[in-house]
Amino acid sequence: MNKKVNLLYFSATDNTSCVVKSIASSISDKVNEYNITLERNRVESLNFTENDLVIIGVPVYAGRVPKFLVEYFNKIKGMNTAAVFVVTYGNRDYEDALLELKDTFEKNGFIGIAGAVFIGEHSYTSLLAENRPNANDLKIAEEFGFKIKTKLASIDDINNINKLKVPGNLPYVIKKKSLPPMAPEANDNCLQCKICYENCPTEAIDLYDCRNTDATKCIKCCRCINQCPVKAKNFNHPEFDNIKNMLINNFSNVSNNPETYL
Ligand SMILES: Cc1cc2nc3c(=O)[nH]c(=O)nc-3n(C[C@H](O)[C@H](O)[C@H](O)COP(=O)(O)O)c2cc1C
Repeated sequence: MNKKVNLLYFSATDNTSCVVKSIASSISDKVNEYNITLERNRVESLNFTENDLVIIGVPVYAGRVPKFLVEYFNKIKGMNTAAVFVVTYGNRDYEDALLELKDTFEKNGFIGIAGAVFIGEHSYTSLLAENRPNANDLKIAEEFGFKIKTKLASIDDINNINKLKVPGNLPYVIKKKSLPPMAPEANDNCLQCKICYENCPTEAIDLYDCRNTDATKCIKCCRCINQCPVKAKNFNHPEFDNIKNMLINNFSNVSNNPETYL
């Protein structure tokens, strides 16, 4: 099966984008990219056909697909379109995220042919999975890409393939506790360079004073903290510190491995 290869990903701190690009590099040297990290790139409806392969990647937020993406995902339609589902998580757990990603797209005309879970440095602290995905993770991603290519070549009729199975619970587990609205604050290093304003995935940062962020829009993705050239931004909130400390105490000494499903 010769398909047009497409990448569709949200990636606030670039872990997911590295992984999906490595997977795609083994399948084709011509890849169509839909980077939906910024809000202005999550407006148009997208339609794919049976001639497409779409590799879809998101980070895990609270064990699930980031909530704010689900509405947009319902504007993306397939027509017996082959799909690969990929999530990256920060070494705690990915719970129902991969299953939810697969369910969301399969009910909109996509047929899952593969799925994968990779580990990325936790957005909240580099003490969890520091510098991952690392060279070994990306090698596994490339090998996974080759396996997808082989599988695609062996498919005569996509409607007749075995249904893809991935881990997760049905119904999805609902988390009881989530962080209250909050946003990163800027210290005196802030140069008002507007890099954070231009790169915020939910347009939560004030154009005229980029030290100010609307806490009700902030998704706590840490992209502004990550991209600030003078390290001016940080969360200063006791509940954020509690979660960060819990993560460090429980998950900084374990090292999880990528998982692939074909
Ligand atoms: C709001 C939020 C919630 C997160 N929830 C989880 C989680 O439930 N489990 C986990 O292991 N990592 C969690 N993480 C860490 C990210 O999944 C991880 O760092 C991911 O690789 C980030 O991908 P990106 O660089 O493509 O944005 C969370 C990060 C954020 C910002």
